[in-house]
Amino acid sequence: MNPLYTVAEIRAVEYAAAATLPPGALMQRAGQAAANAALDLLPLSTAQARVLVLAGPGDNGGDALEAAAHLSYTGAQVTLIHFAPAEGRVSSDERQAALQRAKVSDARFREVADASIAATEWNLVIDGLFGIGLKRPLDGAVRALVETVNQLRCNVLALDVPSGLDADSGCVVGPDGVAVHATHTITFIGNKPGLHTCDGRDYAGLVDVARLEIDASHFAPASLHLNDVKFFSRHLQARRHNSHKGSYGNVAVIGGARGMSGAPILAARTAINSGVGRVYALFVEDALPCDPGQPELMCRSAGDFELNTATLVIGPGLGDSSAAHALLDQAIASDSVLLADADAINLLAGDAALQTRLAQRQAAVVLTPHPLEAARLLGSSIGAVQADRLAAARTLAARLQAIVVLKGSGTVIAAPDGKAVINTTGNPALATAGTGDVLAGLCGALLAQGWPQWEAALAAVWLHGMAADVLVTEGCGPIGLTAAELIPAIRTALNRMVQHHAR
Ligand SMILES: NC(=O)C1=CN([C@@H]2O[C@H](COP(=O)(O)OP(=O)(O)OC[C@H]3O[C@@H](n4cnc5c(N)ncnc54)[C@H](O)[C@@H]3O)[C@@H](O)[C@H]2O)[C@@H](O)CC1
Ligand SMILES: Nc1ncnc2c1ncn2[C@@H]1O[C@H](COP(=O)(O)OP(=O)(O)O)[C@@H](O)[C@H]1O
Ligand SMILES: [K+]
Repeated sequence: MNPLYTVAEIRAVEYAAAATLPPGALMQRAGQAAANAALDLLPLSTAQARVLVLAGPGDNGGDALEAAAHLSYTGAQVTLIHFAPAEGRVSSDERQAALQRAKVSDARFREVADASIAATEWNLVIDGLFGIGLKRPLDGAVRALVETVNQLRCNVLALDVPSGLDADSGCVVGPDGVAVHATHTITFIGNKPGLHTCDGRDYAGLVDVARLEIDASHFAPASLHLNDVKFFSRHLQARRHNSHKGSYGNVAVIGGARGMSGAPILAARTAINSGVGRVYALFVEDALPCDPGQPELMCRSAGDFELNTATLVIGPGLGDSSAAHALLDQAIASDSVLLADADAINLLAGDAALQTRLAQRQAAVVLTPHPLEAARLLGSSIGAVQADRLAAARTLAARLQAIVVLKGSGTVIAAPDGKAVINTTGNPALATAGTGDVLAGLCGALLAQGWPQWEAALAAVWLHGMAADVLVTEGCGPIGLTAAELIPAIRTALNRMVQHHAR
């Protein structure tokens, strides 16, 4: 189910598979798959189509040369910009064979410095500059070429990985780096995490995988996957007629320092709209008497609440007062399932003893940090977290013995045993205040209804992103979507999923 592989894992598969195949077979298959993907993006009358193929100095360039030869045989007008290996470096045999094939085809080789690239109406650009062998930021003529290509308005098909993007982390390589902005990526052998998180979604576009007919026996079991409804669908339950509010759990959202009462309200509203039997909004100071927009919520002062009677969602707007710290301490000491978000994570970051007690809890724990909160917990920086989101999420999950949801584009969900998932739903409409509170309320709601913590986290991020995707298709975003608008969309998405999947 949608496995993802690191560069090291892909290299191992390639090595093992190549040993069982004729020389050059994998590059030829990659080139053919690339040409097929290109044809899907070209007008039906291929003979009219102008295709610009960029072939780099390594084997990614070899794939591009193979693709260029195939495309020129279909009648497309192929222009090739070819970078030979740097001095002192030799081409692989299969790359040399691919170069020969391109040379005897009708593809036209052209010098890089040709300023007319920008002036030509291309139907498609194929990016075969660098793949998983990228070692340093793009510079010189290659950088200038990529900047030119990024100004074009046509489709751009990246081979394996958009050049300039790190296939493991999804970061553009280099502090001031550039990468190809592809509309489509055909990636070889297996899917790669960097195409789906951090900068990956912006640069890779639509991702398709060409396995190159490699036998399944060469692939080790993956510890990383793309999120998939199949991972959690068996927990979607149809409601029994003979049930009552006590059948669907209690959620208590703890937060709401002065001036921040909206955050727990958003989380609590999400919880009640996601099926929880009873929802409490608990305030660390100045409890609202009620929420007129959602009078079903029970608004109370947090100090008066018996914490063992509900699934706890602690953190939205909690603040950093000593009262907030004491509440977090009591929540960790309770027997309740616990979701820690926002200020609860910030308070944890400043208290190593509390972290130790959190890790020793018997009841389930889910943490939902955004990158800055994760950085505080790790004692690092946002840059360091984003440079390796998977490592950050896995490190925190292992250290805190909790499910960690590292939010952002391509949210990473990690478990203490190292398994991890990258979410595929969601979009930048979510980049607005309060959407994290909604996610916390949704995940808390699933936990309160008896979902195990791993599946609750996977389902919550999936539904939260799906709701945003639906709203964007309806024109309610990405600009100007508000967090509260997500709540009814989540309710609809959850009910549809139950109708579709539950027995
Ligand atoms: N060998 C094979 O049989 C197969 C190769 N494949 C392709 O081969 C690619 C990997 O090939 P390579 O290992 O040759 O790696 P790449 O083609 O990604 O690039 C490596 C080359 O570029 C140089 N280089 C790296 N970063 C640079 C930079 N910023 N500026 C200038 N030069 C730079 C390296 O020194 C090396 O010469 C995959 O991504 C995939 O596209 C796949 O098609 C699978 C089959
Ligand atoms: N560009 C984006 N693409 C996809 N999801 C995003 C994007 N920006 C934010 N999100 C999601 O929106 C939510 C924001 O949470 P958070 O940063 O805690 O916001 P807040 O604290 O204001 O509620 C997270 O679920 C995050 O993954
Ligand atoms: K590439």
